[in-house]
Amino acid sequence: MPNDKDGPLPEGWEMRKSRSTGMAYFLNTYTKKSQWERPDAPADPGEIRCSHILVKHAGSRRPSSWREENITRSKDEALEILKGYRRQIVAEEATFADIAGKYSDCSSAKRGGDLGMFGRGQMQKPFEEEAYKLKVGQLSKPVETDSGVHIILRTA
Ligand SMILES: O=C(O)CN(Cc1ccccc1)C(=O)c1nc(-c2ccccc2)[nH]c1C(=O)O
Repeated sequence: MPNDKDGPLPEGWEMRKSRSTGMAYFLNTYTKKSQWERPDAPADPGEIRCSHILVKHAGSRRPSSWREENITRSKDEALEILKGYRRQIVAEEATFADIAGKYSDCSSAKRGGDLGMFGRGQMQKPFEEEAYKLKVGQLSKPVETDSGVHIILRTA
């Protein structure tokens, strides 16, 4: 987003007024560097943090998990189950972490689905693409990878 004069400043930047000239300048509160030009919005955040709920199915690369030794549900069934979880979370009938902790077929279930911080090139491509589209706090639509079907919550 080239110098969008009205758009929000990128994370960590503040607009200040020069005491001597009254002119606006921009301060990067992380690096403490200041500049006259409005900073461009970053094309892409470096690392992000997400939690996810994975529902595996018979076509998953490893159709087994801490919950179920031999997973035989179909992909369609897995999608329906996952959409049910998504509805419960959106309706605030349960928290993402509770559902993940009880039902996710990923080992991250033990951490409420938290995957920690990751950068591009670390996760399966469909997962990464969907995760990097999310704003912090946003919940993805169902995403299919070789591991199964997921919903992703971006947390940082
Ligand atoms: O795909 C496979 O051949 C086996 N995997 C990969 C895996 C297995 C254990 C730990 C992490 C990843 C999984 O099926 C898997 N993928 C994930 C996964 C996929 C996308 C994002 C985050 C985790 N979790 C699991 C898991 O069992 O716990």
